[in-house]
Amino acid sequence: MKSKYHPIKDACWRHGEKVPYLALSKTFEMIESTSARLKMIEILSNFLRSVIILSPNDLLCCVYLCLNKLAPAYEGLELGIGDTILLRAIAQTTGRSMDQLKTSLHEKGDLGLVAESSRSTQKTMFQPAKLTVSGVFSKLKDIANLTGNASQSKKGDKIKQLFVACRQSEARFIIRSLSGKLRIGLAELSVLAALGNAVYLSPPCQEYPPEIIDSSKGLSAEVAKKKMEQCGLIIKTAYCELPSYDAIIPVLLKEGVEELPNKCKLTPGIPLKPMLAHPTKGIVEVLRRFENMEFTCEYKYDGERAQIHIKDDGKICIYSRNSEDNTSKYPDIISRMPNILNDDVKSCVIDSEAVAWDAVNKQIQPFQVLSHRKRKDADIKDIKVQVCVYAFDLLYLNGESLVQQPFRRRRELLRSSFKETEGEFVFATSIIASNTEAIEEFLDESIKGNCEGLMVKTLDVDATYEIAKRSHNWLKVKKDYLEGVGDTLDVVVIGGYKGTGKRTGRYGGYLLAIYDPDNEEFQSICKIGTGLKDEDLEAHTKFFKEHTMEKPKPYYRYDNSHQPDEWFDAVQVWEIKAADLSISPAHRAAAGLVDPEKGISLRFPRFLRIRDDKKPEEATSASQV
Ligand SMILES: Nc1ncnc2c1ncn2[C@@H]1O[C@H](COP(=O)(O)OP(=O)(O)OP(=O)(O)O)[C@@H](O)[C@H]1O
Ligand SMILES: [Mg+2]
Ligand SMILES: [Mg+2]
Repeated sequence: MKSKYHPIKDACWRHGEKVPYLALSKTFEMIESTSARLKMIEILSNFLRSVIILSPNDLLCCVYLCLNKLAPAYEGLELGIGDTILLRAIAQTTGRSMDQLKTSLHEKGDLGLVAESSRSTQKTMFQPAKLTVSGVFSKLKDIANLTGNASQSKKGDKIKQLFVACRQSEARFIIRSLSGKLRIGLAELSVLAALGNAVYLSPPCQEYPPEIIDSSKGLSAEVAKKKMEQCGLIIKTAYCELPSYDAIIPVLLKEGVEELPNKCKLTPGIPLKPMLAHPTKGIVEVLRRFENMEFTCEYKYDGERAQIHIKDDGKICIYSRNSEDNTSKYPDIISRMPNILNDDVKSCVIDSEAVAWDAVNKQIQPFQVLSHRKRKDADIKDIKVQVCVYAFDLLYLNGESLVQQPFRRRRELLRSSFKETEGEFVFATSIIASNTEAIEEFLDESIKGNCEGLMVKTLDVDATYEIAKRSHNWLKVKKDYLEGVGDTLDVVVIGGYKGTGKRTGRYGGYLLAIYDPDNEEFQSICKIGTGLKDEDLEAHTKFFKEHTMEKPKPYYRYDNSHQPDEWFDAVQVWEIKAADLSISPAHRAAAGLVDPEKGISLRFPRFLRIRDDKKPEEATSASQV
């Protein structure tokens, strides 16, 4: 058919055909070469409109590939194939030597580009079948699903099959997808916005040929923009309650965007994105923000977020802050749940913090103790660190989502639906207070009780559960804020310095970075060295020895004066605390935001803990700093 619906020349396809992967890779190329977010959204939305009109069955895998995901987060299916395996596959299919490829990687700094340029010089005798989006997607899934002994070589074979069939820029994006990083600057929110635009402009569930190809025809740009945004918001809200494209896309296609709020609701068994809190400088700020509103202060427990789901069939699952499945980490919590429910509770979703508990002295233990628990497949008989669940919210009860209800109501239902048991399941300690003295006293008590400070929440006004948002309706007050620079930072370790003297043989210091999602890069923020305990140094050295790289990644920003002795892959997040921020000519954090050239650096950084529950891309962002 004539390319009326798709701007991507030489990658067109007909109604009912599978979407060629080339059409997607051309779209990626265009997105990669622009830095304007709105333009990216427009490019992607044009592509998605073609898919909706011509091949709606491929919409789901197109969306997944744009996000570089294979399945909802809680399924834990991820790619992230190491450079060496990818290089070897490229070498074997193109006949280039590993040394040549490594040199080329060093020049280009990107494995995708290396793969693409290696392809174009390569002649094959038989042209393999053209790649389709659905074909590539299912191969990627196969590769991610391979486990066990022989999996490395099987993975290599499958990668080679894909690679042989690549045309033009396809190799670039397939290799990047395999490595786990697409790096075209497309954030999930942009994908959701593009999907919103696309389903508004070219509504799904029409017969072919469609009657409406462009719903915005005849509307002013302003009205059209509003309508597109409305669609985007509906999709985003549905996605927050039910973060599964597997569930959302079919409804979009068969019933239209209007039906999403009715059909895609919070569902026990599928983790939703947790509500996050906003840091404050102290009680004065809390009182100012919540003037004339009734609010409650709760202890802020220092453990691990636990979203406890009970499904209709009685099955219990526990998810982390990150929507990862922690069910097998907490068999002890699972086994105690039946005794905690009141009779009328059939299904529910509880929001809580799991905290290490000292049963002898009947007190909360520090976070570090919790980190000694086995992270997966724990056996209830071997558990040494007891955990108490501090429940603070109820998001779903007996078939109904409560997220739109005010907190006062949710909390009432929480308290009337579950029974407390000391050391096992307890409601978060709270007060209703409105004057500084009372809150200060409560804050002191929380610290004495081994908590981190307070969470302050509105009860009636602006008191819905705001999914996945850093809401201003939950404020955190930590004791430390009153002293240091405010909240702790979560940073990524990108390099190490060899220790001297007593620290010979270990890394004595580390180069730390924050993450800038707009530019998709890690920006150095400080060095850390003093204050690390010997046992920490030992453990960090052991860990990072396994993650060294010959060269820094092309998306590390740092100054040569901080060149570490060894570069590390960005794999671990540390929570640190600093005494102060300063403008620095030699660090790159938030450069461009505060000063055109200079970045921000931290003074007197102190290591607090490893944050296993955060991915490197979830580190503190440039704008947060
Ligand atoms: N009473 C409570 N209400 C809500 N959250 C609580 C409560 N007690 C403890 N928490 C924990 O506090 C967390 C929010 O504050 P915290 O400073 O620990 O955030 P974080 O995980 O470091 O993330 P970030 O720094 O990105 O906000 C929640 O995610 C939850 O795990
Ligand atoms: Mg915490
Ligand atoms: Mg934090």
